[in-house]
Amino acid sequence: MSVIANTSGTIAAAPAPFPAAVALEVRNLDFYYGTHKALNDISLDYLSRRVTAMIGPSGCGKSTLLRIFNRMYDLYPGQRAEGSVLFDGVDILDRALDLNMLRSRIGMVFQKPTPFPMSVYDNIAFGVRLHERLSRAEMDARVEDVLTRVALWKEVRDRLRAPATGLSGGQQQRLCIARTIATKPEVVLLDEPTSALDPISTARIEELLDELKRDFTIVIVTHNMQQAARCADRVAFFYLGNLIEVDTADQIFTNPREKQTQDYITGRFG
Ligand SMILES: Nc1ncnc2c1ncn2[C@@H]1O[C@H](COP(=O)(O)OP(=O)(O)OP(=O)(O)O)[C@@H](O)[C@H]1O
Repeated sequence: MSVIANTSGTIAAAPAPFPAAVALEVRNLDFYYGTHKALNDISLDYLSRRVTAMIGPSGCGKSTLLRIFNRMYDLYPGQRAEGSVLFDGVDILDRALDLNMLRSRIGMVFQKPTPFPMSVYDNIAFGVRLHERLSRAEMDARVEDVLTRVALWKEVRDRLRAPATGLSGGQQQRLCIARTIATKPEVVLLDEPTSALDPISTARIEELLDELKRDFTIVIVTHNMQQAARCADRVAFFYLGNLIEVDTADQIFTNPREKQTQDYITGRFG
């Protein structure tokens, strides 16, 4: 289930399980911003080492759900979740949960690239140091490994000590993905990760998702239906805080069961 670390501390591909195990099990989940109920009785399984896309019109609750998975809402008083989200047999809504540990196992990439104001190297090493004690050589290997995996190594190997903020937007976003996978999470959450990027950078991130799902469970929120169709194994359609249907990408985009899904994917609303 977890990513396998080999002796040099790099991340190695492990065979994908078949049939897919469930990485996150959402059951009867409600979410409130104060008195406003933003999610209604959501129950949904996210399959291990698959890409699940969450789609739906603005305000339907996609980002709210994504942020529950690493307890972002804990930062804001008045926001609360009810129900359960099982991850490795543990309910991540449990108040006693170690949030640092949770966030190292369920990593998040945001809409706008958010590199730390430090060097390219330290952007990756910073999070790793919080969780592991690696020798200098092991850390160098980890940095090279994750930068290679996001297809950034060749572009930045001569500027590892330069500020990450000097990279292009697309490079910064790939660095943020590298930073997220460097702590070897099991799940990677991406909230509209390409909406601020040009088409070439977008295509590179989409290719990357296909590569990363060999080792990680991916959950992506996107407004771009072509992107969902290209990248996702499964697609969940949300409307007004409700999960309308979830199925294979093929089924959702060619033969959805629900009329609301049909209306949305054919552009009749949203
Ligand atoms: N901080 C907040 N305080 C109060 N209500 C909020 C807050 N954030 C979101 N909401 C409300 O919760 C509902 C779901 O919002 P959410 O951002 O999850 O939707 P979304 O599907 O991700 O939308 P978008 O595609 O526009 O990002 C909306 O009605 C929104 O107005």
